[in-house]
Amino acid sequence: MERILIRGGRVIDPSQGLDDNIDILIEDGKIAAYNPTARGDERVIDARGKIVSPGLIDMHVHLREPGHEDDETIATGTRAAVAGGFTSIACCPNTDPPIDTPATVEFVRQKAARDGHCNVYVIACVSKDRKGEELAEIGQLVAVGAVAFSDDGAPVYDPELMRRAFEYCLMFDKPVCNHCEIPELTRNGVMHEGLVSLILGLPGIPAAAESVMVARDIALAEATGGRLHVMHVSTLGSVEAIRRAKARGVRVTAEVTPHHFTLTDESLRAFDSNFKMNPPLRSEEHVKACLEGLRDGTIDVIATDHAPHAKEKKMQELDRAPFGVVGLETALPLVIMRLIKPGILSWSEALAKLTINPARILGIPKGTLQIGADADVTVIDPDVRWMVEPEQLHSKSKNTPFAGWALEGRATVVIVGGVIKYQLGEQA
Ligand SMILES: NC(=O)N[C@@H](CC(=O)O)C(=O)O
Ligand SMILES: [Zn+2]
Ligand SMILES: [Zn+2]
Repeated sequence: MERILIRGGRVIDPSQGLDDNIDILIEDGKIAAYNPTARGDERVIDARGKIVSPGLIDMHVHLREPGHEDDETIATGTRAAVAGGFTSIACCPNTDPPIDTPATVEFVRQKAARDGHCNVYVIACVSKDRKGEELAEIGQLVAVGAVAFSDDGAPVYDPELMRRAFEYCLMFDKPVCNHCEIPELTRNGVMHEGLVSLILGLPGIPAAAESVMVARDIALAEATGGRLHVMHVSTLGSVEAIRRAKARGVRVTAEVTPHHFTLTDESLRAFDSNFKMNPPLRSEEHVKACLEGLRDGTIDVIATDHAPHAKEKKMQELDRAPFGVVGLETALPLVIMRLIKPGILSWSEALAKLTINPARILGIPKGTLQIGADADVTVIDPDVRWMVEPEQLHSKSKNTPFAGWALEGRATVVIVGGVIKYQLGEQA
């Protein structure tokens, strides 16, 4: 295996409170030494003017395999991941069939080990067939490597099932990741319910549809001692409820997506289905609340909810097009432009939400550059400018709401297990 020396970069590793100019040596797939004496046979990566971070982790990705390979595959999705700077991702089980049995978990893990460009961790279903009726075999799924449980795409609707999911997952110290949505409040909705939906005459999805279930889940997590992870938080009410719950010691963590902290419901004026996702883009006050939640630590994680959908599906009328947008390849620049450069988060705070925090929630030995750790490293050029051209994205689907945007910042070198898996400007 090649020895790699990352030289001259500003190394920021929130897991160790590290922010310093350090040269890093990679040997045998591991972080081997800081500031080593070079032997001369290393492959040198010039990181001057760059940030060197633990490999980024995205704990909310839809890889679509098995069953929806027209939207994405493990190969294309993990390729998009490394192009976006991610070295580990956790994939959601709303596939066809859903990932609700040990055999399906193993299928995804084996396929990812074979065609994957990055580490893939599997989130398995809470309920059998994602039907929300009967718990999946949580223990067996943990035994084959499931890192968390979710029926994402849909909420765990039945509070009794949710309560038992907390209790079971607690035995294995796994989080229940819920897509919080009260379906009776969102029926037919295509966008956030508010002034813009009123003006456009489009059916709305009220903020309460999310916040009410967040409140329920917090109460159930508190009652059981279970671990709740709130996926794609988008409302002020959710942020406030999570903040209060954390203050009382409830075991709750949460994530926000780049599109929810960057865009508002005003985008829907274009009637473009690339702005249609669930939960929907919210109004300014909700975006501000999400930013404040990121700033004060209420929100632990930035996750993309990368949700690829093939063109022919997204090209339908707004009410028929599926919910979801791709996000792996635009997340890092949006974090840099919207959170770091305006001073909402420091580099270290932002990178924590993309590295060690998701690693701790999932209980995976990642997100650190400690000596001896797996050599998953992302080298970031914080200032490189580039334009989002959907056809250039590595993801099989091109449903980005950021088409034509001029972005700043990008991963330039991405190393997974000591192997260079992506280099900006080089073809795969
Ligand atoms: N976020 C979305 O709008 N869509 C996701 C499902 C989900 O995350 O709820 C999908 O799988 O397409
Ligand atoms: Zn969801
Ligand atoms: Zn999702």
